[in-house]
Amino acid sequence: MPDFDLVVIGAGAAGLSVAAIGAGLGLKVALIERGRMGGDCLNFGCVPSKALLAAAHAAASARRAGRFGIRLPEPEIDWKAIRAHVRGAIDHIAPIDSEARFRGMGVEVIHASAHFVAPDTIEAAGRRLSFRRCVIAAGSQAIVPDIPGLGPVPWLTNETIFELEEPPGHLIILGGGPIGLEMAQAHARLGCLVTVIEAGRIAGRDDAELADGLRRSLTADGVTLLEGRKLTRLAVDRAADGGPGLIAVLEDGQEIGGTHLLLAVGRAPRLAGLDLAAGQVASTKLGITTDAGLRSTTNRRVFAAGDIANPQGIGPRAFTHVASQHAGILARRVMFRLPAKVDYAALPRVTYTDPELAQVGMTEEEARAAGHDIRILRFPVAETDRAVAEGIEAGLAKLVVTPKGKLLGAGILAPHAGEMAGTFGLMIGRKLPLSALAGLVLPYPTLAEAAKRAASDFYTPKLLSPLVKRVVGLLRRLP
Ligand SMILES: Cc1cc2nc3c(=O)[nH]c(=O)nc-3n(C[C@H](O)[C@H](O)[C@H](O)COP(=O)(O)OP(=O)(O)OC[C@H]3O[C@@H](n4cnc5c(N)ncnc54)[C@H](O)[C@@H]3O)c2cc1C
Ligand SMILES: NC(=O)c1ccc[n+]([C@@H]2O[C@H](COP(=O)([O-])OP(=O)(O)OC[C@H]3O[C@@H](n4cnc5c(N)ncnc54)[C@H](O)[C@@H]3O)[C@@H](O)[C@H]2O)c1
Repeated sequence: MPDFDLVVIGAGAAGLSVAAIGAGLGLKVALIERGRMGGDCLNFGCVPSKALLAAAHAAASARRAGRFGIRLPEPEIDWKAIRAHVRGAIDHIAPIDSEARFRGMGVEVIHASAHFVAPDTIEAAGRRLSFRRCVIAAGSQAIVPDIPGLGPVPWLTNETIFELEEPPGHLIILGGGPIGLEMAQAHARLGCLVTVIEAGRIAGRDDAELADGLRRSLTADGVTLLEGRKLTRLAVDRAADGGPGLIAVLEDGQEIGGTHLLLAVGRAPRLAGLDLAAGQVASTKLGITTDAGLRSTTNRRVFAAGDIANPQGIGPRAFTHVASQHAGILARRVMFRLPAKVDYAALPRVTYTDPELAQVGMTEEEARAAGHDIRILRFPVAETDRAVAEGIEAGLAKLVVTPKGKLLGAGILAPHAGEMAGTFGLMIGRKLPLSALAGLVLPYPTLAEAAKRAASDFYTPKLLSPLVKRVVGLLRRLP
């Protein structure tokens, strides 16, 4: 008999969910974590970033209050108190992910680095653990690019930026994806100078029109966005106050002096140290190669979940809600031995800036590239009554539909847009017709009405057609 029914490597969003489901179903489970319980999302990702953004948005609200007739002085930024708020958010959630809670569920939690020693055996803390099934949920880490001068220049990643004792004077951020943009706005609103150097365009995976609106908002916050620009070299320098600093030299020779550098150029799977060869587990630089049901293509006992999983032909996705989705798939496959596959057609993604950028399904660019015949429906968020009441001037709801009204993708740039993404996910996931959104009775006044108004536009020309007018004319004559 193997020592464990299930060995899980990594106690982040994916590993914790898999271990909890396994233990709940009565399996003998070992959970191995070498760092902090809760992984990136709790300790270095979603939670601290959203907590920092909340503080930043509060500062921005105070600055904007004048438009409502409430005049406040420029907010005083108490960095120590902000750090305590961020820490407090982590500490509040930590018990849910804690060793004590998992031990209480019957999971054996082992604090050590795990590696394979055989296709059915893991070694951790000097123990050899044989298993029936193993789930690798070791996550991902910030990519450290090969840039001349990076060695001597101190740099930050998501694992260190939330630990700064003092606010950065001038934060240079390499990469304008979700991490770069969220951190750019958070720090700019908290009084730091911020420059983002992005090789392509910001929010490159999101709809270009929605990214345009976000660009305007970030620029209004004082963020300098350098897009389509390449960083060629870094050098150590003194900051204006004599403290440590750096110079970033761009391809065109422009030099930018800063105090801190944040690397946000993407994620790499944490494969090092797992000794996957000993486990006969295939991988590439994108992660553990699995089938669409997250099973290793080379070792039937092994599965992958979360950021480290690279389902063949589909690719990895680094979101906490994907980690939860993976856990559900593994519950079906590993525990109930039922078929289940990843499907990202209705996967929501949200960048939690203000306004938030939420996207589900295909962007216009992706739909065109896939050869779909599409219609684009738009409605400006500022034209909803709620936006008028709240002084919201930016934002756009944008739907990508087929000529027959099938929703292929939806995006919205608006405050709290993430709260609307679920509706789009339901529409696309359940293949609901666009009429379901157009006919939805929404509470008034809400910003979500922008998406409904965009959907309604699809039907307006049909409603006003000569045929409909004739039918109404005939019906008028009826008693
Ligand atoms: C700044 C930032 C903000 C983010 N914001 C959001 C957001 O708002 N919404 C969202 O959906 N997603 C967000 N994400 C992404 C999200 O954090 C990840 O997708 C999620 O944490 C992945 O979970 P995971 O379980 O796959 O990996 P992780 O959380 O990284 O957990 C893996 C764990 O495995 C451990 N481990 C690794 N190797 C070994 C080993 N050999 N032995 C033992 N233990 C090992 C690690 O220590 C780690 O704790 C954000 C990420 C970052 C960096
Ligand atoms: N709100 C959220 O859900 C959230 C927040 C943060 C992170 N995440 C997850 O974490 C992942 C990683 O985030 P990320 O922002 O680090 O990566 P990313 O891959 O999404 O974006 C990285 C950006 O860096 C740019 N880039 C790459 N190399 C560069 C270079 N040398 N110079 C300048 N620019 C360069 C790319 O063009 C890209 O725009 C996200 O894709 C997402 O899955 C999610």
